[in-house]
Amino acid sequence: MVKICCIGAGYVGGPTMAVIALKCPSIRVVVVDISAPRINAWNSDQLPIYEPGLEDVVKQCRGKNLFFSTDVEKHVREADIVFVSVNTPTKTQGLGAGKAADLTYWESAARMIADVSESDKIVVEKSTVPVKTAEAIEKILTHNSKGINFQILSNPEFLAEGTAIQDLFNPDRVLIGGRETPGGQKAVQALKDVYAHWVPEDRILATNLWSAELSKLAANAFLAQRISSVNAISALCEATGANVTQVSHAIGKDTRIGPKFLNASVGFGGSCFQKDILNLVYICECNGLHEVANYWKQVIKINDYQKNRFVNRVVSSMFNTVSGKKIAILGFAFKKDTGDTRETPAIDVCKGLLGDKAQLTIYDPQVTEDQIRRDLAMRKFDWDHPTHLQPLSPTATKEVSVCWDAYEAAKDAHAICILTEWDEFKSLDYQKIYNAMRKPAFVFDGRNIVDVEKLREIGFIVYSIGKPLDPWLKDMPAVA
Ligand SMILES: NC(=O)C1=CN([C@@H]2O[C@H](COP(=O)(O)OP(=O)(O)OC[C@H]3O[C@@H](n4cnc5c(N)ncnc54)[C@H](O)[C@@H]3O)[C@@H](O)[C@H]2O)C=CC1
Ligand SMILES: O=C(O)[C@H]1O[C@H](OP(=O)(O)OP(=O)(O)OC[C@H]2O[C@@H](n3ccc(=O)[nH]c3=O)[C@H](O)[C@@H]2O)[C@H](O)[C@@H](O)[C@@H]1O
Repeated sequence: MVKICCIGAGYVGGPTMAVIALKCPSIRVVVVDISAPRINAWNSDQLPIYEPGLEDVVKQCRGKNLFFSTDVEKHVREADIVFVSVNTPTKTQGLGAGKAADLTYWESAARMIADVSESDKIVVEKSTVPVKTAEAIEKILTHNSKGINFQILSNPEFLAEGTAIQDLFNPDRVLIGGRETPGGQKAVQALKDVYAHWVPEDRILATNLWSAELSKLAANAFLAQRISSVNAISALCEATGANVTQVSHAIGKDTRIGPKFLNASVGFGGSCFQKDILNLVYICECNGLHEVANYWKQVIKINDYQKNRFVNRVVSSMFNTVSGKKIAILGFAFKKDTGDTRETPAIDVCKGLLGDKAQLTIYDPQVTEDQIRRDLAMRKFDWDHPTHLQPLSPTATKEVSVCWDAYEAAKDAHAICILTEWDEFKSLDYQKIYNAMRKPAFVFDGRNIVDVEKLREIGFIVYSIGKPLDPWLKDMPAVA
C-alpha cells in the first residue's frame, strides 16, 4: 500500500488529501500539522475550514484511509510520498521584506524530513514557492540524507476556495514538474499514477521543475491581472457613463479573451494573489528584470487603488464625512462560500472607513467576531503565519460591532457597504432595510450584486462599481 503524508493541514493540504484518499482507496493518506487545534478540528464534526462538499468527502474516508495527526515525524518517516503544503508568507523583515517569500516553514519541514527519514522518498512541493526552491530543498535533503534517495517534485495546486472540492474532482490540469533524470522521471510517473485514479491522462502535464514552479506564479498573476484590468476599466466607466457589466460581457464574447474572471469588484483578496505577485516581482528584480517587475507590480497598485476609490466614494457621497455615522458592512470574507478572510478587501475598506471615524457594524455568515477583530488589528502579512504564531485576539474596539444578521447590521445605519457577494445579500428584503435606516440611505455595492433600479425605486442612493452614477454621486466625485 502506497503511503502518503502531507505536512500542513490547511486550506490546501486538507481538501487535497481528502480527495486523494476518496479517489484512491488503495492509498493511505495522513495529514499532519504542528497546530493541535487544527488537527483536533479535522478529527471532529466541526472542520477547521468551510468549504462546500468537504465535510462529505472527509466523512467518507476519515478513519479508513484518511487520518489527521500531530505526530509529524512518525508519519513522515513511514511515508513513500511526502507533500509539503505549509505556509509560504511574504517576508516581513530583512532581505526582500514586503515582497520575497518567507520559506522558514518550508525549510523547517525539509530539515525535519531529512532528519527523520529512514527510507527513500518523493518530496512534493504543494505550497506555492519561488522558482528554484526545489534546488534549495534538494540541498537541504541531500546534505543530511544518510544515503537516502530523495526526489523532489513540484506539484502546484490550482484550486480556488469556495469551489475547492469541485476543482479537485475536475481539475483543468494537474501539473507535475520533476528532474529530467531517470530517477526524476520515475518519481513523476509515481505521482502521475496517483492522480490518474480520477484525472484524465491528457490533463496531467509533466514539465521540468522550474516550469512547474513558475507556472503557478504566472497563473495567479494572469488571473489577478484580469481583475485589475476590468477594475481599471470600471473607474473609466464611472467617469464616462459606460456600464462595466456590459463592457466585460462584450469583451468576454471574444473567444480569445473569454468570459471568466471579468467581474469588476471592490478589489481582489485571498491569501495568494498579492503574495504570489509580490513574489514574482521580487524574482524579476533579483534577475535584473526591472521593467517586468514594474509591469506586474501595477496589478497590485490597481487593486489598492480600487479599494481606496471605494472608500473615497463612500465618504465623499456622504457629505465628505462618515464621522460617527453607522455603516453596515455586509460580507467580510474575501469571496462567497468561504469563511477565509486572508487579505480580504474588507479589511482595507473597513480600516479606511474607521480612519474617517465611522461606526461599523459587520455581518458575514461565515466569519466569527474574533476573526474580524483579529484581522482589523493585525499588521500586514502577519495573517499568513501558522495560527499559533499569530498575535492574540485584541480587545474590542468600540467603533466596531459584529452581528449575526444583515437586518440588525443595517438598523439605524446611514449606509450599507456590500463587500462579499454572498447569495443571501441578493435576496434581502431591501424595503424592510430601507425603512429601518437613516435617510438619505445609501447602498455601496462593491460586488455588483444588487438590482440597482429596484433599490433606487425604494429610495436608496446606490453606488455600484463601474455602473452609471446616481445623480447624487455625480455631484460628489470621488478622487482616489
Ligand atoms: N489557499 C489556497 O486557496 C491556495 C494556497 N496555495 C498555497 O498552498 C500553501 C498553503 O496554503 P494554505 O493551505 O492556504 O495555508 P494554511 O495556513 O491554511 O495551512 C498551512 C498549514 O501548515 C502548517 N504548518 C506550517 N509549518 C509547519 C511545519 N513545519 N510542520 C507541520 N505543519 C506546518 C500550519 O500550522 C498550517 O495549518 C501556500 O504556499 C499557498 O500559497 C496554493 C493554492 C491554493
Ligand atoms: O493560489 C491560490 O491560492 C489560488 O488563488 C485563486 O483562488 P482564490 O484566491 O481561492 O479565489 P478566486 O476565485 O481566484 O478569487 C480571488 C479574489 O478575486 C476576486 N475576483 C475574482 C474573479 C473576478 O472576476 N473578480 C474578482 O474580483 C474574488 O472575489 C476574490 O476576492 C486562484 O483562482 C486559484 O486558481 C489559485 O489556486
